[in-house]
Amino acid sequence: MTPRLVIVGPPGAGKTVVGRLLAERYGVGFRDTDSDAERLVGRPIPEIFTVEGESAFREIEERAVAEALGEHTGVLALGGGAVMAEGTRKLLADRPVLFLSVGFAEGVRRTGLSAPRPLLTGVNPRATFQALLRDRLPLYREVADWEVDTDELDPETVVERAVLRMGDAAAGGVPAE
Ligand SMILES: Nc1ncnc2c1ncn2[C@@H]1O[C@H](COP(=O)(O)OP(=O)(O)O)[C@@H](O)[C@H]1O
Ligand SMILES: O=C(O)C1=C[C@@H](OP(=O)(O)O)[C@@H](O)[C@H](O)C1
Ligand SMILES: [Mg+2]
Repeated sequence: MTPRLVIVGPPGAGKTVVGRLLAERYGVGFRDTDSDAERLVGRPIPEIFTVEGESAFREIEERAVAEALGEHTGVLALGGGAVMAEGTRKLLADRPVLFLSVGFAEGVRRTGLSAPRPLLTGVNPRATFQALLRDRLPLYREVADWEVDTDELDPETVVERAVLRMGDAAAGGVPAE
């Protein structure tokens, strides 16, 4: 069992919104590891960060990702930081992975550096976001088979662009390389 498609990228890239649309397009289920982590702990993500702390969240996230990769056959969106775990990157190596990218200004606009994303509510969320984009970019690229820059595209157009770029590989006809 393995997902038809896994989506990675920074917060605000549209993994959740576009992932849901892609799942509808392919007629398969959608799953998001952020929701899985919340279910495993029994709290929303901001509370996991404040009560359990970020490192506990990362452990739970790695487990949630491994479980979802083994169980889910549809489209799977990961949390933006999931690729920081080496074990997760290894698990992604032979799976079809789409990297949705977003630049700094548009990422800030979309997330509003808001409470639902606790990582981006610190003393200087803009600097945190900037550093996060820089540090993670090579990791997203390491695991990805395809990349779509979402900066100037609405979610529906991102879907069209992704479907074109991925071709049959994610449509279920031809196994991904
Ligand atoms: N291509 C896009 N254009 C405009 N707004 C977008 C786009 N993709 C996502 N959004 C909006 O940005 C916010 C974050 O999207 P979300 O799917 O939760 O991102 P992620 O899961 O990658 O953090 C949501 O309000 C969503 O509606
Ligand atoms: O980038 C990150 O480290 C995080 C991204 C969030 O998911 P989204 O990328 O879906 O916003 C969520 O997993 C958590 O707040 C941490
Ligand atoms: Mg998301």
